[in-house]
Amino acid sequence: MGIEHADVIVVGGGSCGCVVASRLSENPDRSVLLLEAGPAFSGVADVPAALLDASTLPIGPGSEWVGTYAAELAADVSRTIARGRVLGGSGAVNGGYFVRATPGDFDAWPQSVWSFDQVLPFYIGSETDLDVGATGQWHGSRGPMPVSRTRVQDRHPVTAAFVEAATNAGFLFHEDLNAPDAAVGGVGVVPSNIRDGVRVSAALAYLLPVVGKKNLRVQGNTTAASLIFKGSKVIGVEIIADGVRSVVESDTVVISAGAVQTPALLLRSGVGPSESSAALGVSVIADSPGVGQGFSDHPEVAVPVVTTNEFPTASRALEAVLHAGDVEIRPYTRRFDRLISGLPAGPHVFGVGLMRSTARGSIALRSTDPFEAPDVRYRYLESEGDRQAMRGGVALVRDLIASPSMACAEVPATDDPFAALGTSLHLSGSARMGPESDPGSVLDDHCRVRGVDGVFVIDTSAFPVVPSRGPHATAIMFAERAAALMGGDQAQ
Ligand SMILES: Cc1cc2nc3c(=O)[nH]c(=O)nc-3n(C[C@H](O)[C@H](O)[C@H](O)COP(=O)(O)OP(=O)(O)OC[C@H]3O[C@@H](n4cnc5c(N)ncnc54)[C@H](O)[C@@H]3O)c2cc1C
Repeated sequence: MGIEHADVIVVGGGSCGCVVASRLSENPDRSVLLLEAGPAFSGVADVPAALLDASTLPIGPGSEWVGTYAAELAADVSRTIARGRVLGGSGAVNGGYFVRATPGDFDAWPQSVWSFDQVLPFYIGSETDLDVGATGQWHGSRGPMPVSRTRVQDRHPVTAAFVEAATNAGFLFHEDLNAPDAAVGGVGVVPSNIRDGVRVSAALAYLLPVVGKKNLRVQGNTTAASLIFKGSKVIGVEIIADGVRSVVESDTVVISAGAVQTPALLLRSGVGPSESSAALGVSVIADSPGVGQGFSDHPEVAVPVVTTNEFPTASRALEAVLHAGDVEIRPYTRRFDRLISGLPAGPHVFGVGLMRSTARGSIALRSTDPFEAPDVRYRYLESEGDRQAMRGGVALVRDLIASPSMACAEVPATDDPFAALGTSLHLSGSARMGPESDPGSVLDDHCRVRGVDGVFVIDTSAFPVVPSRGPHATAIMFAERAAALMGGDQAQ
């Protein structure tokens, strides 16, 4: 039936998909086809400058590197959300913050495979820490992802003042937010996947350096419409490229389409709640009630700040953060309209991210059209505990800014601390791993989709819950470990 065949098809060339395709293709006897909905590149030298410049995020209106969807963050709060739609995925357009999850975050993961002790070698193996390197107990010097921090003398004036204000207020200072002891909280310099001002995505670090290999093919501008099954066994993927539908055959499909599109692809393929399949007119392949259900993210409230100086423009968006209880305070170095081209002028803001939100969201399809955005609801700040934690974070920002160290900034008056509710874009857990006893879990501990044969999910959809730090470093570690579990030849 199909015109093409690959031993493994990876759907989605984002942060995880690039890692998985690269690692699985280390076995020369295995052919790997990576399908990416957005543009792909034939080598490192072809990646456009906008994707490389780590001092800006190329996600503004009209960006050719993102897909957008309307999402309901809370009752009466809707926002347009962007995700990367290009080789490298969201990691090709993101803020470059590359902080590991805390050891305690892994308590919620299947301990058989994903305890902190088992994942630590994969964090280490994925990175070259340019500051700490092999001399540090927790760091690597031979992995693909470069990790660096802003040096003290290069700190942006806002960062320098913020770090001083936080330490004067009694918070611990951490040189290395990626060391396990930083989990106790405090202020620290953000490790970033940035080298010499370049945002190094997984496409740049993992995939493009090996893209010439005979057994690895990367096909851009190609959307996976649905998986094709014989009984419960996957036998291929229906794809759309240049408006033309065709089929690629494979008995192993890894879905790495990101935490919005991965559940959407499963739902279109008949793997999901049976009532959803019935409503869409799709044959039920596996009744899996958790697909698209129970995702988590980090709500973020923007606290406007009046900065009194003209500041340097080429610095990173975020050089330091403060972890206080369940919130992360983000002293952005510049106004968002200066970080993201095309945005209307707005105030300089500091962010308050709620890193252990109890909100659980849902993703549902409006139709089987792969180009129609799904219905995404976050259900943020419904619990009083979450609202209290957020109010505490906003109050903390105001206190820090009022301190003498932060003479460069002041907080304008505002009545409603939640007026500027947003999201950190860290969506995770929309097709999560978990024990069979949990009816909401979709995957076993090896990322295999339960109820079908040959289908894996390897991206942040699979996380049991969003970690209490930004997910990108964990996404790369996760893809490394999951590829190794599938039989990649990763050298640790
Ligand atoms: C603007 C932005 C800023 C962020 N900043 C940070 C940060 O600074 N630090 C941090 O820790 N986290 C950050 N994040 C989150 C982090 O980047 C993501 O969690 C991570 O990149 C997700 O990786 P992924 O592989 O799960 O999905 P993605 O990287 O989103 O990859 C999914 C890929 O699949 C492709 N795809 C989707 N559907 C299909 C289909 N049907 N067929 C073929 N291909 C398909 C997409 O085009 C995309 O390339 C940010 C996210 C965004 C959007």
